[in-house]
Amino acid sequence: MLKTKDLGYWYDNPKNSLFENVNLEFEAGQSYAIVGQSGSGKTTFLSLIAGLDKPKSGSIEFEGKDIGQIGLTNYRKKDVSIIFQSYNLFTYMSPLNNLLTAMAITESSHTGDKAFAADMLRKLGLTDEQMKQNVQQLSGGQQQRVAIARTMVCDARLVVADEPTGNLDEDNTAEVIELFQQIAHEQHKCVVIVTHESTVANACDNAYRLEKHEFSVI
Ligand SMILES: Nc1ncnc2c1ncn2[C@@H]1O[C@H](COP(=O)(O)OP(=O)(O)OP(=O)(O)O)[C@@H](O)[C@H]1O
Repeated sequence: MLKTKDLGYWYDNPKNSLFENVNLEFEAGQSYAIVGQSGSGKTTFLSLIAGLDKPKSGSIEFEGKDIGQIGLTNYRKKDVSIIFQSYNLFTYMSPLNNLLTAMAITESSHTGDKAFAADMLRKLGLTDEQMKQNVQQLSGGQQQRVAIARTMVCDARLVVADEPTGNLDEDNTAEVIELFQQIAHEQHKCVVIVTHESTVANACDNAYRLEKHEFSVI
């Protein structure tokens, strides 16, 4: 589904590249963890495959097409869902309206289908009352489940997550990992997760380590 071709990136000086000549493949129906020391460039890599920034060298192909050709704005809207450690929900809205808004913005095939959105939130453990409250009244684990539900009601087939369990306790982490596995295996999407946590990396179908400017399979 997604391929990096001789991908390279640096911030200020080409001599200080974070990584170069990276050739990795990510398939639909699979989950991938990316681990590595702090500052090694994991988030940078994720932002490149999410179309938030442009490669300094090489390219990224999504379903056989250079994402630059798809157009990064179009790619981010249609093909990618992003989940952050800090949830990034519309804080002035209810969970239900967060989902309905995301569906409308991304022109999801389920746009306007309130019952579908409510059903997804119910499946992820929210009560009918909670889904209509302001999201800020929910716990961290519940807010992250809303962010994940948002991904599940949108059509984007690449799901990227940056430290999605960073603010969660053990139980919520286990539940969130299980949801990512469902997204990969049941929705047949490709899930790429940057994580510090070995439990998350071990639970994913595949894991890469970014170390000394290179990716290796672990
Ligand atoms: N906008 C920026 N401008 C300049 N340097 C940056 C910028 N963003 C990140 N960096 C630097 O690039 C390197 C890689 O950062 P990145 O956030 O990708 O690493 P990371 O592996 O995700 O780290 P962490 O695990 O701590 O989140 C770091 O040394 C960081 O200071």
